[in-house]
Amino acid sequence: MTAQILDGKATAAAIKSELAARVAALKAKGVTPGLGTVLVGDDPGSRWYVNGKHKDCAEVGIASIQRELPATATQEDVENVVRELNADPTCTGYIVQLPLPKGLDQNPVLELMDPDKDADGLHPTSLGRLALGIDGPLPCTPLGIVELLRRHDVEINGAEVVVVGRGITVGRSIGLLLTRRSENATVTLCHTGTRDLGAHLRKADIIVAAAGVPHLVKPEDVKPGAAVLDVGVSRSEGKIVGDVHPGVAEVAGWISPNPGGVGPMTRAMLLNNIVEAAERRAGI
Ligand SMILES: Nc1nc2c(c(=O)[nH]1)N[C@@H](CN(C=O)c1ccc(C(=O)N[C@@H](CCC(=O)O)C(=O)O)cc1)CN2
Repeated sequence: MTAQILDGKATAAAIKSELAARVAALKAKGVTPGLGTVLVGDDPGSRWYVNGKHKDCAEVGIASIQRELPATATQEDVENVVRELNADPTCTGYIVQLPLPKGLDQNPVLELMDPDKDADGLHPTSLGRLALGIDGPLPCTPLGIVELLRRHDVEINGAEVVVVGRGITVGRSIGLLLTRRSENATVTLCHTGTRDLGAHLRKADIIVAAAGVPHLVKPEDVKPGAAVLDVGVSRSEGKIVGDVHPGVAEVAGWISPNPGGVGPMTRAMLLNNIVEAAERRAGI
């Protein structure tokens, strides 16, 4: 292994201790931030992620509001829980864990959320604000990736970034984030319709692999010294297999482990969004 590690676990731990201090300052002013989660169905991965979010809240002093619905829940059942959380004054912000079970349509659910309570930055208003360059909550995984690169001094300004995957939680929005003036990168978004993925990857200074295709990014497709972020999650015999082939660590300059890279940063950025929302409302 020659690549340096983009250590998401250690970086997230540092961010959480910074956030704990900000939560303590809010509480001293009589404000207790609260995160709500909506979990629909019995997917074990989604349950693990939601439980992790509440464990993180407890660590930094954020209150937890948990709403669960069975896999048989209707669109209306889910939308009613969203209405409840919109009206709940103890809930600073909340997330609807994605994906929703088959048969439920996530877009009307996201649209129904109060944009001021959107902790995931996935409401159309939040994505619109991001496109327009207006302050607001940002999607947690893209934000986590930018923070991970910044805290490891990986140059983003002027970098050629290739993103693989066009899902809502990562691929669609990270380009908007990285092309803001403050980040100033050039971004290419590749997907299943991309004709020659390798040709794009070989030009990249930074690769964000979020396709969910095991070992899609091969060592021969990585420019020596590039930073490679592995966001993909596939499972084989109970173990996570990322989108990045293990041999990439011999070529890349920086690599995020998976697990232990972008995942913990996603969780830390959710807490960050809640603390920022509470601070905004408290006029801090
Ligand atoms: N409403 C949302 N749904 C989903 C999001 C999201 O940001 N908002 N992202 C993913 C799931 N996710 C958070 O919800 C998430 C994924 C992974 C991790 C994480 O810490 N993973 C660990 C490994 C865990 C394991 O062993 O399975 C790691 O990478 O070290 C946290 C959060 C889709 N849905």
